[in-house]
Amino acid sequence: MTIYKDAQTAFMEELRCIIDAGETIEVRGETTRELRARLIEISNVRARHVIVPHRHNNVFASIAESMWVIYGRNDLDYLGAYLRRASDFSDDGVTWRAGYGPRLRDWNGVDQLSEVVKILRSDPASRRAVISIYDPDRDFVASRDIPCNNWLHFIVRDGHLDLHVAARSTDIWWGFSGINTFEWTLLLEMMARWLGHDPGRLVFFSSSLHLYERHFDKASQVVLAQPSSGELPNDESQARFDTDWERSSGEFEEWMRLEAQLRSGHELKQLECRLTDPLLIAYIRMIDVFWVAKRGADPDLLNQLIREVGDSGLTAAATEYFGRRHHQQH
Ligand SMILES: O=c1ccn([C@H]2C[C@H](O)[C@@H](COP(=O)(O)O)O2)c(=O)[nH]1
Repeated sequence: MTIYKDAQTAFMEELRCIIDAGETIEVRGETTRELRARLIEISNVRARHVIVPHRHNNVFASIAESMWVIYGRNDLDYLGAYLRRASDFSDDGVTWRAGYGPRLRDWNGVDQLSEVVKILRSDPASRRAVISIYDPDRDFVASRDIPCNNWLHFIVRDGHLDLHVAARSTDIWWGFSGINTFEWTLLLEMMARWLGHDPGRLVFFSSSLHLYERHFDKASQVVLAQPSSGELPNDESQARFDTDWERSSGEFEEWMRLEAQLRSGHELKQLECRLTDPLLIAYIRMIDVFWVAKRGADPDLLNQLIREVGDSGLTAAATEYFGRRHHQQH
């Protein structure tokens, strides 16, 4: 297993390994470089931002998709507004058939997050707090969307909650760095709060970790760019998730209500915001920034809204996103 302190270092170093040692494999006519059976630890799960030149990460899409998954949704009306490629992975143009949300929150009526909370509250040393995502009943089919992340295991050791994830297939460029490390570190931070433990480490197993040929040039630039992760925001200046399990569904519902309002043309300052969770407040402010920018705000207002998010990691990620767009336009 290779141990990394944060998601960004994991992305850059694994990318370097793929470029140096990946095997060339063709899948459905696309050339990839692949490493198999990769085991990756991210030690500080709050350091989930990937702010690397040439990667062009969209932090707004990472937030929107992670909240969508953890709340239990799979509709494209929402996701497609943040992720342009979302419809490419849909069979019906309406949902993601294999979206993780409903599988996590409503697997034939079972809320797997709730079950994990119950198991680890009653027996903190338990080895049984498992979540299944892959479903043999539904997934041996021809589809644009077969779940890539298949199994999650929460385990409490030394007062810390760890999350072990097993994935069959991971695109290091869009999947690993764009969403998978973000969503699972976020879920781990939330679950740790619900159980009253400190968040421990994310351990991510990928059976096939790969890079598509269309990303080869950009990937070579990324590994040469060498951003210092010492410049990443420190933990203390970042908003934390701080809501009990019992109150979380109400907070999530309020967040989803506000998101729908922002998507339909309102601005956050016009709305009554009943959120109390510091991290969810920071995230909804980011969604506000996204829509205000999309509708053509002046740069001073945008900078002010970005500062008001009040989280150094999010501010850095948003600033990089808009700075890069500015460079591209000029
Ligand atoms: O959460 C996800 C979902 C998809 N993928 C990538 C992995 C593959 O490159 C592609 C799916 O292709 P198949 O493995 O199903 O062929 O999407 C991820 O990395 N993470």
